[in-house]
Amino acid sequence: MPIFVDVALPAAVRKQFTYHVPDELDSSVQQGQRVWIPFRNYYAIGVIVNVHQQKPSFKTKPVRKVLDEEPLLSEELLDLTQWISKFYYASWGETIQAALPAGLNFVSRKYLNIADDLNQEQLNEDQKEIIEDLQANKTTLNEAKKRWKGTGLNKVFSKLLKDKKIEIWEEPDMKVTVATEREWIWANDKNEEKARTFLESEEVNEDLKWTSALAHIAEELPIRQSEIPDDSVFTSYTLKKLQDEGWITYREVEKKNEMEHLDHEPDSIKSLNDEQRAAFGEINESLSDGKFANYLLFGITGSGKTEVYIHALKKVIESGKGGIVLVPEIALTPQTVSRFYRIFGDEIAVLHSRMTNRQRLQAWQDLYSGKKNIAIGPRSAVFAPVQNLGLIILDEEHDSSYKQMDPAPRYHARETAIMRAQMNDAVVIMGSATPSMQALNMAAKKKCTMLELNKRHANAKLPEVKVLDLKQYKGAMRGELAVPLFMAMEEALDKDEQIILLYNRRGYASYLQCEDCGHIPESPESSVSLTYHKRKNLLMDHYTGYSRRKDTQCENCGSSNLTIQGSGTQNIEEQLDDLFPNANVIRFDRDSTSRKGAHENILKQFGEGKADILIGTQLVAKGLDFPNVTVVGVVNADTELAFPSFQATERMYQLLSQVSGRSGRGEKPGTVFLQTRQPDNSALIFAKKHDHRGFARQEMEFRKPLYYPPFSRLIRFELKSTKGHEVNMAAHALKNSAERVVPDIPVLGPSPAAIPWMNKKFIWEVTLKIEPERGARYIEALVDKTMEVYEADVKGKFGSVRVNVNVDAIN
Ligand SMILES: Nc1ncnc2c1ncn2[C@@H]1O[C@H](COP(=O)(O)OP(=O)(O)OP(=O)(O)O)[C@@H](O)[C@H]1O
Ligand SMILES: [Zn+2]
Repeated sequence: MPIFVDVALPAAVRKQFTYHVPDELDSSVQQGQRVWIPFRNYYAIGVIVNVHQQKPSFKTKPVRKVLDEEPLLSEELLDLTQWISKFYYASWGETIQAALPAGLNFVSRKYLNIADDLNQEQLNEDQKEIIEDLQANKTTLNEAKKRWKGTGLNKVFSKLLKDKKIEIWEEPDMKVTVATEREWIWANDKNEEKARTFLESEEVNEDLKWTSALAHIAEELPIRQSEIPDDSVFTSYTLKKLQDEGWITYREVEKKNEMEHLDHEPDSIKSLNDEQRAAFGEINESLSDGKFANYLLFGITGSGKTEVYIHALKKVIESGKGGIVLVPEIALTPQTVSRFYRIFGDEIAVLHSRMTNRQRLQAWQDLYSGKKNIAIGPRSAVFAPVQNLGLIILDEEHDSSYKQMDPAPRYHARETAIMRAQMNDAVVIMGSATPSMQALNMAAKKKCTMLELNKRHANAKLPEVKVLDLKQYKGAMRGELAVPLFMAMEEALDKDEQIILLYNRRGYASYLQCEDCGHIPESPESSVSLTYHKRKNLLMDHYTGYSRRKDTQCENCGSSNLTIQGSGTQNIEEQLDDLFPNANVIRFDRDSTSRKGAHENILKQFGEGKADILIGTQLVAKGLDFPNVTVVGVVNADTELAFPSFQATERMYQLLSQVSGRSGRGEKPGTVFLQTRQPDNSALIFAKKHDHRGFARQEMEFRKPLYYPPFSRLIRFELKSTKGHEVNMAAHALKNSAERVVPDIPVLGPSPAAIPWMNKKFIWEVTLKIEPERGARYIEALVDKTMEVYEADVKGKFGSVRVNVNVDAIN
């Protein structure tokens, strides 16, 4: 019986390709293994997603080689990635690629091979020269192209390729590098004894720096660079000198795992307080049942959600299962990791983007082999190959980093986690102090069980929140700080307490705001803030495409005192140096944290009290636990509100509550100052009262009649092109096609995107609002049909336009 395999390729094509398995290959091919297959005019790497015996109607080509002994993806992960490829409309291969660590990916290099059936006798001189060269040296396609470019052999080479006398051969390129450091060791013939003898001999001058370094280092060798103490004895000078004098030398060794220096004290697990125990009790029952369950752990900031996660994980590990802890990427600091590490030690594999490919591959293998049972990581850790999965924790469930924007698959880790847990009879805990409307809606519909933690541990109080109306402080500002915030900061500094300042800016979206009443113009069509487009001097709604000339008078109060806000950088750091000359200020944002390890360092310094003021963007709002922080200030709360998204108010509320939650976590009470020109905005009013329920109720009432999520699901078609007029026409055509495919569904747009021009491409959008209950099969069919009709409509006219599909689009 011939065996066939369906293979998924990591390309945007949403179909699989069928090959037969030739007899000479091991017939025990399995789903989830990678294979080399002939594809177009070369060989490609793909993953077997199905093994069967149904002969297709076309003539199949043979699999050339099976690359893995064991499947890389379990059946469970194959099912999950297939579901994602339908629900989020991506190719299965792309999704599998996202689920595997880079080292095991489809990264490959194209090499050249001489065809088996080539008859060397019939070659002319030029052809022979090329063939012999290729036979002598293993050559990549690119190298070959370079080699013969501009020479008379270039054409001959192309012809040989075209006639398949030379084949293109793709090999996996395991781009796995090892992170190394120096380890100092004795030079060849030297050792400690010889050093002693030398140091005791008469001719040695003990006052020399390098001899005293030798005395010290003699006891330490071998010693790693990272273990060398920072002191005056060991400097780059003395080390170099010792090397020059022939005493020591070094070798490159693999860096140690970054967790090795963390404490592991399994007994330090905290006993739960009453509220925590009640919440854990329910979760524990589901864990014992071994059935799917979904919990929303709604606990105010500092209420100890992490302690509940730890107890649940412990239970899972003790019952011989494994768990995944998802955290927002930026929260993946040693502070978070060390809390889990302390209890679980080597059971934990950390996965994050700052790791090298080699480290990520190692972590992946440790989980795959069952050597470790807990994965901690951001969004993509939802694919971690944890064996016998019992629990998935989604900390800060509302965080927007759980949604992948680009490239495909544009999945959301929350929905993916729920699906994966269902497939495994596992339990999900979604934790947040400010649950998303989606999660609250699930709770309302009994699709998850809400558990509450309403008290801070040890009765620490939530901070007092003061709203500062910037309109009233026009004459009383210190730089960008209104006087009451400035004074509170001075006072805190006097008492050696610490301060966090948030200056949130969203680089691109400018908006118009009335200086007198604080009003920000909204779209009459979608209730979303209008974005200011400088080039055309327009206010624009990027959902519906509505636009108008920039207002000259405030539509709310008639004032002509309108200013453009939201762009331009604040040089607040310099201001702070002037305002508080004796304070130590550190900055924490993407610019200051792009260097590897930099952000750990910043937080460590702040935690150790080496800085008094931490300023930063959204990053400072998340998960930090510094008991000495008593003042938190938000420089301009309105920038978040003006963001052109139906979720702007929710985002603002979340941000304000999260950042407020950083204050007063210890014994000292905290205060929060929110600077705004819209003191009556509901997000502020509810944030001031720490009333998430009240906020959510109002937000739902706003969204329901407008049919925004969670009352609908948004499917967004994003059209991109370097040619502005083509993308514009294509977007109109797509809207038209969509309206014919789904006449009963609202189609928004076409409109330029919130960021209408990026990477030299114009971006337009068309958005469908579908019923929230619709599943993967419906979405796939709907988008397939829309694309099919669109392509038939435009008949290849807009060749430059690429269409991406983003399901559950959020900004
Ligand atoms: N049962 C407990 N026993 C001792 N200390 C506790 C307990 N629960 C919480 N704490 C302490 O209270 C502080 C806040 O807890 P934790 O960081 O877990 O809260 P959280 O709900 O995760 O906070 P956030 O949402 O603000 O990040 C921590 O320092 C934690 O160690
Ligand atoms: Zn006004």
